[in-house]
Amino acid sequence: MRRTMLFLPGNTPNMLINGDTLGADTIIFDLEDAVSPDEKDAARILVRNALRYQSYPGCETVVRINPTDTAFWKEDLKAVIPLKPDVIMPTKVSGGDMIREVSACMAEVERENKIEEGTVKILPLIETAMGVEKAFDIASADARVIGLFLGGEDFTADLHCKRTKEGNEIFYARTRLVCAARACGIEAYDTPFTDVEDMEGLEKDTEFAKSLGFAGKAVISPRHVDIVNAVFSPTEAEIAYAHDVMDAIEEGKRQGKGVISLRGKMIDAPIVKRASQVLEMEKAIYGGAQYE
Ligand SMILES: CC(=O)SCCNC(=O)CCNC(=O)[C@H](O)C(C)(C)COP(=O)(O)OP(=O)(O)OC[C@H]1O[C@@H](n2cnc3c(N)ncnc32)[C@H](O)[C@@H]1OP(=O)(O)O
Ligand SMILES: O=C([O-])CC(=O)C(=O)O
Ligand SMILES: [Mg+2]
Repeated sequence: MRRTMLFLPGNTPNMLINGDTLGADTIIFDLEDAVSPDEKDAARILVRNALRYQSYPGCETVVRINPTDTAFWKEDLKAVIPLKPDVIMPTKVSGGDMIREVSACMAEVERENKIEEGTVKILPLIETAMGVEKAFDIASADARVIGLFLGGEDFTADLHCKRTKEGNEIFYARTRLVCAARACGIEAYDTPFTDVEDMEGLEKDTEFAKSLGFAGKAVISPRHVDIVNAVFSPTEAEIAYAHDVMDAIEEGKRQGKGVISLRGKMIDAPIVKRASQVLEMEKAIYGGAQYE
């Protein structure tokens, strides 16, 4: 479950220390664009120490590394892989070859540190026109890939267009990423909403991303966590309905029927599939059935 993925700039110790207390499902230690080139070495050491000396219970840890056309990315991997973050986020990913190159380097560091090969997963950040066009190639490049992540700021810079709150300019990229990810049995995660003060805009943007099939969204501020978590959690009514669907389908089975009706609406296999997704989320959030 990755409803919210909070960015923590790698060169800000106070943010790194409190990462797990801010309510996000995932925290992303950033070594890339939130860190200026002359602070890369310091950030790498800070993130390494955070992973070594802090524990982040209940939070998935991701490290965002520098692009493969820079001098930094291999140093990033050598510094953090020995501390076994859950996931590495390669940046400016433009095709499957780049993922295989990163995965091979990760395997080397894992072997050197006696970590089982494949332990650390990959969540590619897709933020170029080429990356969006190659989304399926990237999603299917390596068994480590657990999802696709959209970076709307760099993507629109690459398109030579403005990034707006309405987001028409990223609509194609959003739907393409969701479809490519789901075709490979993994999830897509949406770009952050960058206006820290605009809670109404955040909620609208998050609702829209969810309606397209995204499983979660990045946030850059702890103030955005509650709203994004709420949007990506099923409501009480949705959970209650999912339980009713399951009860109705059981009753249908007893009567030897594959399709039945509940409150005047047809219930068949895809509706049962969606209900079971809601119940899985209920279990992940509440640790079991919350409403019966
Ligand atoms: C396009 C991209 O690449 S996005 C990914 C890279 N960008 C980032 O990682 C940016 C992360 N976010 C930030 O650095 C900041 O939130 C900013 C610069 C956007 C806004 O900063 P501020 O105006 O200081 O935010 P704000 O006033 O809401 O901060 C309130 C508190 O939350 C903390 N906080 C703010 N953002 C974060 C964060 N991402 N993670 C953890 N703590 C944070 C602040 O340190 C502050 O703590 P304090 O009260 O103990 O001093
Ligand atoms: O990772 C993100 O969500 C933000 C990012 O780099 C971008 O939008 O370019
Ligand atoms: Mg970017």
